Amino acid sequence: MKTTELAIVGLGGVGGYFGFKLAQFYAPDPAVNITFVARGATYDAVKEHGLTLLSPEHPHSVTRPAKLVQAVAELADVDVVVICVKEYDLEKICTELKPILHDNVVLLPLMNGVDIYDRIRRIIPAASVLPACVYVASHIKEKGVVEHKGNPGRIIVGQDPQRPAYQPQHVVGLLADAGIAIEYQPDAFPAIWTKFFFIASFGLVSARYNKSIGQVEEDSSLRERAQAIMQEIAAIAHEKGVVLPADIISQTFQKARSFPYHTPTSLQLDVNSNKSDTELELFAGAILTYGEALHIEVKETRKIYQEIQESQLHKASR
Ligand SMILES: NC(=O)C1=CN([C@@H]2O[C@H](COP(=O)(O)OP(=O)(O)OC[C@H]3O[C@@H](n4cnc5c(N)ncnc54)[C@H](OP(=O)(O)O)[C@@H]3O)[C@@H](O)[C@H]2O)C=CC1
Ligand SMILES: CC(C)(CO)C(=O)C(=O)O
Repeated sequence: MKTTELAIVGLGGVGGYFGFKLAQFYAPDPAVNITFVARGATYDAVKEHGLTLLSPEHPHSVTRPAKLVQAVAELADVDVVVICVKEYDLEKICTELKPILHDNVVLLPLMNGVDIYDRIRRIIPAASVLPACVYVASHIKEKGVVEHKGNPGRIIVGQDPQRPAYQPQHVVGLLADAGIAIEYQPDAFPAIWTKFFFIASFGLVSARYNKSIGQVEEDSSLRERAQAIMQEIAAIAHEKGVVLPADIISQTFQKARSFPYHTPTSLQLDVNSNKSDTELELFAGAILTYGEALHIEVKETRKIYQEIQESQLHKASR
């Protein structure tokens, strides 16, 4: 039987957590080869020390993949590519991937955002692309070291709407066998929108005030801001024909309570560490774009977007 070549692109919070599990589980198995794609200081750290995952789930916290490369162009004969980069790196990765992919490759983006599938498809028309969403609270502690807290990570993955004949059971099985909680839903878009509902609202408020999910949830004025953003997303989803549960707002606050109190959002960490790139566009930018296209007023999102941009400019000018 041919060895399955599976690559993880990006060893940050998400890629470090899921990549660790895959590399550790498949290390002794000749049927599956795991390759990590990491760049710069992350590549150097993992090459020298292996990938470290600090998580209550893994007492043996260092692993090494079968292969470690510095660029997707170095991936030879890859069968499955798990894309774990921030949205601002997505187009570059897809452009680099395109020439090396064969038609039967499966791409699995583990990212936030409701337009990831379309953005990959715009660049890569062949291959199967599995729409997915991911829940995990894990972040880069230092290059090559990822820290995970709270509940085990969880993935919901669906069928490729453009290739319904391809059934992703093999890929789902590969991840599930490695102990990853992964659920297959033929149509993953409601789950992707449900995640967006949570992360866009809590992400924007947590980033604006540099408050954790628990702090946003317990403060009535911050809850109100999150709720106003949720109402705007609900109006957009409704107009787009995305069916969300009638009690999505209360479900979302309940979901927030399932995270440890001090869990930060990834947007909060990026905005407040003064990174030059953040996923502000993935969350607020997308809501503003949909609002404009669908003639839906998104006042609260616009306001918080401007506030975050102003505070970024203010910090940059100091
Ligand atoms: N962290 C979390 O808890 C969660 C995050 N998400 C979502 O998942 C996605 C990934 O987030 P997250 O893992 O936190 O992001 P991180 O910034 O932690 O990690 C992304 C990694 O991708 C690497 N990368 C980018 N471009 C390349 C490239 N060309 N070659 C090799 N490596 C590359 C970055 O390298 P470098 O370090 O050099 O920049 C970085 O290590 C985002 O959409 C996020 O919103 C979803 C759920 C939870
Ligand atoms: C809130 C969390 C950790 C949930 O998965 C997340 O998605 C993010 O911070 O981007």
